[in-house]
Amino acid sequence: MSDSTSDASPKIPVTVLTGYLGAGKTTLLNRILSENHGQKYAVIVNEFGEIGIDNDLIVGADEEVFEMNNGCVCCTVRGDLVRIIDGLMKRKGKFDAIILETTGLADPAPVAQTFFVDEEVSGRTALDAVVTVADAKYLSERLKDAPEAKNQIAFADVIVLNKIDLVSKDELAEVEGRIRAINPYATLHRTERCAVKLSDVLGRGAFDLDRVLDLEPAFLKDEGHDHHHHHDHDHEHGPDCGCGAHDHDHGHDHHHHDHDHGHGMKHYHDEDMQSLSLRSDKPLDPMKFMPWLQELIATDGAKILRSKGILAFKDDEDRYVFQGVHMMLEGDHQRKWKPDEKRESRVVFIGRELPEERIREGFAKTIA
Ligand SMILES: Nc1nc2c(ncn2[C@@H]2O[C@H](COP(=O)(O)OP(=O)(O)OP(=O)(O)O)[C@@H](O)[C@H]2O)c(=O)[nH]1
Repeated sequence: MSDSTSDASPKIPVTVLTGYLGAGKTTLLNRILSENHGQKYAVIVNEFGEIGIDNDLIVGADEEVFEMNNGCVCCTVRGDLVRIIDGLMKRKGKFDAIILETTGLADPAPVAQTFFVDEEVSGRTALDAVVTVADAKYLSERLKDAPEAKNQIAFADVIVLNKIDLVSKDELAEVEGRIRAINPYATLHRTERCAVKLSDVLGRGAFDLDRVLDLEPAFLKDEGHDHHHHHDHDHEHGPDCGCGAHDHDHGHDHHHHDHDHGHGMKHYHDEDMQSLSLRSDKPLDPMKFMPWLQELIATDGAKILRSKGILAFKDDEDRYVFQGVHMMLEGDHQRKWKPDEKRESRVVFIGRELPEERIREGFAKTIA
């Protein structure tokens, strides 16, 4: 692209916001955007599951939010990311920085890599920092069974150790020990509801290429689209890629596949992970929905890692939003439905071995 001003103008800083499912990425994003920062951010949200919900839960009315729901950014949709960023660059001057929220299942390495190996992107943007939100209550568990969680910690420049209200002092020390064993370098902030100063996470200039090259010598080689996979279905086709970042109705194999970038660290994707999206344009009955959800989470919470939804209840002028992480559930009225807004309920469950039929049937019964 020929843009005579691009060489002279400063590169736009990019913050990659990562962290496992339900750790608090959207909470942090909302905190950043609602502060009186005087900056204009472009926000790119990559979600796991075909129905975009996070996009709708981001507060800042001023910010432009770009959704990428077609797969996981670390794997199949790097092309989308490059296109979105190219598009943004054509409107340079309209914003000061880019914030990219990845799915909870993304490996941050290939995402970060995009900002170095793609010429168009690397000429115009500079990776400012990889900020990883860690769940003080569940991270220790996830480090045992989710390789993505470990890579997110390993690649972090800044770690926001969140939900400290849910753990004891000893548990906090334990999880911090585990984090430090993986990554002794990152700046670490202990938070409740991601309460950090903006300057702690943005404008850090913290991305440390040398350290990353130590972790992964092949980082600067453009092998991102050339992962080899130890399974035989075709992998390079968007949502049906088999990387796990697709909706429930696609087939999936039950194993991890690894992306070997030649040397160094392997990248894993959890292929057992499924997402199930439900919607209804008929209003729901809160007296049926909430007990059903509570019961489902109580019985299947170990399999359901994450649930969230925007609900339209009968005779209710407000949108109701609920969020679940394993068995912890929160919900509240969020705001009034706007006159031109479609009153539709959207619910997403993310987990392993989801009892799909039972969830679908249960949900259908909560329609008023
Ligand atoms: N108790 C407690 N809950 C929190 C804290 N921070 C966030 N939460 C809740 O945890 C849930 C998940 O938070 P999100 O910010 O949506 O997490 P996320 O990382 O964006 O989740 P995904 O989009 O699924 O990856 C929500 O119900 C939040 O209100 C905290 O410090 N303490």
